[in-house]
Amino acid sequence: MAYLMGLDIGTSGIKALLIKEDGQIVSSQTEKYPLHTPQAGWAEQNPADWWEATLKVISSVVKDSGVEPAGIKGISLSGQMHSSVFLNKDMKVVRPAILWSDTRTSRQCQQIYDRAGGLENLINYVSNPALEGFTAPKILWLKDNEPANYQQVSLVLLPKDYIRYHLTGEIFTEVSDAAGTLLLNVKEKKWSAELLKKLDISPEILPPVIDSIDIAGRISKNIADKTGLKQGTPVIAGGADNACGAVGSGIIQEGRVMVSIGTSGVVMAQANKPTADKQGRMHLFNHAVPDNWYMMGVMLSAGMSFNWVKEKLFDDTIDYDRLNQLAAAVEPGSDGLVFLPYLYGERTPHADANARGVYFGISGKHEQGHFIRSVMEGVTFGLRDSLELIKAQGIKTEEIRAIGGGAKSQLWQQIMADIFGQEICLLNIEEGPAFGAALIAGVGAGVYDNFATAESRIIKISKRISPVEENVAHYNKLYNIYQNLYPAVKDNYRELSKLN
Ligand SMILES: Nc1ncnc2c1ncn2[C@@H]1O[C@H](COP(=O)(O)OP(=O)(O)O)[C@@H](O)[C@H]1O
Ligand SMILES: O=C(CO)[C@@H](O)[C@H](O)COP(=O)(O)O
Repeated sequence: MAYLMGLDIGTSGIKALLIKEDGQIVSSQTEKYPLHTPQAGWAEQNPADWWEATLKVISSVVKDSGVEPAGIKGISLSGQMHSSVFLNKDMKVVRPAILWSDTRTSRQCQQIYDRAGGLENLINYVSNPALEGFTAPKILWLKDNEPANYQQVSLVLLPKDYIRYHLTGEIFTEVSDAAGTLLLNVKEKKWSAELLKKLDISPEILPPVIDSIDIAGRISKNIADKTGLKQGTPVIAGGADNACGAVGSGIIQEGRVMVSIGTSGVVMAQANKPTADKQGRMHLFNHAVPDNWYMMGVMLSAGMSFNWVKEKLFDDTIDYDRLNQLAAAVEPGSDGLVFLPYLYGERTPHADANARGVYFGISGKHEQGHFIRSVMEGVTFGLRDSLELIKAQGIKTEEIRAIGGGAKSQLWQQIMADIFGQEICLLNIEEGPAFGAALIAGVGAGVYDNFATAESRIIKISKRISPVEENVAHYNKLYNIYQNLYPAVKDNYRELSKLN
């Protein structure tokens, strides 16, 4: 029996997972690292922290599992998307990495539209809109604001590609993460020479792009000595965390949709063709499954909104179970209390860094439970926005698979079924992107013939939740009101941002 290792370089920490080829989890270790916010709206991490944590988790998985290192047939990596690691000619970091959740680059996004010749042209080049979180505006920000640092940059890597470089000594990125830089021609799987020229970014600072299942290098002697892995173990390129999450949830054929309530909220659907949303409301990225794509909507504050209630409205003195109990005691629709979940701006469907949260319809009858439940409902309305946009692109959404921390709540599962008006499926495996990375390692190392073989053998639906008709009808009415609220307050967000 072969063993496979998946690493997920997340925002809050790194997870290393060792599985048997039949999908059984053998060992799982996580190690947290800090996130720095030197200014409001900024989010940075020190790549050295990722690397230190990587060595720790790999060593402890190898040790804890007791598996013979030669039995580990492949390793692969998943990583937070878009975050930029700036390296000099000696492969040393020039400054801390600027993360996906950092919103300092609004001016550079505008520059990108201006230089590309507008949204339509930009979408023709790279299939996506310019959003603050993406990599290209971060490169331009560095050029505009830290020219001395920019002068030193000879390579820009994404987090998991930086870690893979340390494991193997080889420099690569792969299609699914490259797609999130806003510099990849997503249709043709190569850097967009046209856009790079218009943005005056040298192609020299970008790594070569390979497929997610390609072998990107092998574990070096030095790393083998440090971790207990076998020298020469193949390291497969891997993927963006959402692509890996999709693989780990069996989203490998059109018709299947992944809805994730983690810190952020994600709705993504496999797409056989690279057809971008002309209005740029949805992301179109390359999948880890070769020559496939996915369309995705991202909410910045999904579980984060729920945690905001927990920490700020309840002083963090309450646990998730009690919050769920209080919310469950309230009728669907929260007696007319509607929440807009834009605590830190929003990406989909309103690309608006200035947007903020709203409780609408507060009345004297509303109690604590209403304020909790309406957050769960508001987040789910936001997810429905993405689902509707995916459907409007003609992509099939026959089976919705829910994952992430929020999907652990039975109440939230039912709210999703009722607001989407569709059955929700839960899965037997809840290991997230690290599990998808391990499957990618398996396909890349030849342990599985392809993703379909791995998926049919390992990933099963464990539970189905059906919508309640009466609730669906009520939520449809509330969804109309929810959708009307953002346009009604939009202009005030800009004004408000000038005061803060
Ligand atoms: N029992 C629960 N009920 C409702 N929400 C939950 C529960 N457990 C976790 N969550 C939500 O899930 C989020 C964490 O999900 P997770 O998938 O671990 O996210 P991430 O990988 O982004 O850290 C938290 O922000 C929290 O709001
Ligand atoms: O920006 C995106 C996708 O476009 C985010 O989904 C990040 O990739 C999330 O990272 P984690 O919160 O899962 O670490």
